[in-house]
Amino acid sequence: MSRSVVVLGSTGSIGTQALEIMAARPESFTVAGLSAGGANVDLLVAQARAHAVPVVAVADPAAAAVVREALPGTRVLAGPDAAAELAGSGADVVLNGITGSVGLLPTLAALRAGSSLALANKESLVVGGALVHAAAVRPDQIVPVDSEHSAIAQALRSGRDQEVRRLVLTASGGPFRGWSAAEVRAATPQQALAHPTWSMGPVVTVNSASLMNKGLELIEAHLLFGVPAERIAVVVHPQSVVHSMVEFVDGSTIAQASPPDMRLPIALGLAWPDRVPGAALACDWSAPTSWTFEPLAEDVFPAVGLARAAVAASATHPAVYNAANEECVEAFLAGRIGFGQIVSTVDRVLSEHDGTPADALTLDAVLAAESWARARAHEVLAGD
Ligand SMILES: NC(=O)C1=CN([C@@H]2O[C@H](COP(=O)(O)OP(=O)(O)OC[C@H]3O[C@@H](n4cnc5c(N)ncnc54)[C@H](OP(=O)(O)O)[C@@H]3O)[C@@H](O)[C@H]2O)C=CC1
Ligand SMILES: CC(=O)[C@@H](O)[C@H](O)COP(=O)(O)O
Ligand SMILES: [Mn+2]
Repeated sequence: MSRSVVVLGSTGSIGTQALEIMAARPESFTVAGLSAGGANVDLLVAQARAHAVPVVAVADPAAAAVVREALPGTRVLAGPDAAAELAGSGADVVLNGITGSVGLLPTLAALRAGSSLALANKESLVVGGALVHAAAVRPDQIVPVDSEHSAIAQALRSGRDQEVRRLVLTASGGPFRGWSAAEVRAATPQQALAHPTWSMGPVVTVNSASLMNKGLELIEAHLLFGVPAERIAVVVHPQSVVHSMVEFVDGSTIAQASPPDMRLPIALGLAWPDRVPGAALACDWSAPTSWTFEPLAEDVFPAVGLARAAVAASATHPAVYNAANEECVEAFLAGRIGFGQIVSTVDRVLSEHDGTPADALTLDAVLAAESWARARAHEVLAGD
């Protein structure tokens, strides 16, 4: 049976790979809509033409006008709410491949409309927390696309909830694995963008280098699978072949392994619970290979510890953790701050946040915490 799919963030790393998967399988998927920010108009127009897409949403109104002129027969939604409007249009599947917590409202809209949400945009879950679950209208509506969480979802198929002892998230360790704290503090954008195993968009790549990505993923795993943060471990696995593991109460550990290629979890996210034959290559056992595992150097990379503290502190601390980081990453990539200021600023902003308890969490409280964190991060970076 063919599924209609809306792709949010279609011009990005996740979005372009999703469209490749669907283009190769027209009998299984129809592209029902595309959304992007508007920084890559030519690509967006080419995608809409290639997939004969009826609706395109563009955040930047000026870019939307260009798309409208190029695609006279296509409905074009424009402005900051366009992605959420498209996400709520009732497609079978909404793939959220937007980067940043701007993906929150589209995530909520997709869930409320009853679509299956293939979730790459981890920030929306981290920031929205229980509000995202509350927006779901049926069980198992959120299908993780993030490689670690896809791995855990696959491993959990083989056990019952009460049998799980721990989740074990793997981390590549990023480009600065083995560096001293002083070396990491002085790292340049070029160095931070050189991920050792994955080719991804710039924000998630910098987050991998600072280990903020693993902190976000710890919160994401806690929220997706309902496992307390204390029972989620992080282990460094530089080859990125074991994508995460579930440890069961009898001492058994089930790991999901495949070469680092996002087409596997993206395809599984689109077709869940089915697998997509030929989505990616399997491990090659004919050549000698080794997988290694080592503890995370938490003294050099405190980001995961900060994520644990954020989960424990209040329902809005995770939103602050993410929002302060987003501001710092933008400033770092623009050359305005040093790499070492990213995590130290997140730490400082978190420590100053008056959190909202879980039973008082509202969308307004989340959005207020986010905008406070963004403003406070700028003040801290400016020397206040
Ligand atoms: N890339 C990967 O392999 C992985 C990514 N993820 C997660 O997936 C998400 C996407 O990452 P990635 O693909 O690397 O990011 P990219 O930077 O490559 O792409 C981001 C996409 O979001 C779009 N976008 C930006 N702002 C808006 C907006 N306001 N409304 C609609 N679309 C917008 C961009 O459009 P444009 O630039 O054209 O304006 C672009 O299409 C992130 O949350 C990331 O953490 C998770 C695991 C792996
Ligand atoms: C591919 C993917 O899921 C990324 O989020 C990945 O996790 C980045 O790698 P590290 O954060 O482990 O370096
Ligand atoms: Mn990941």
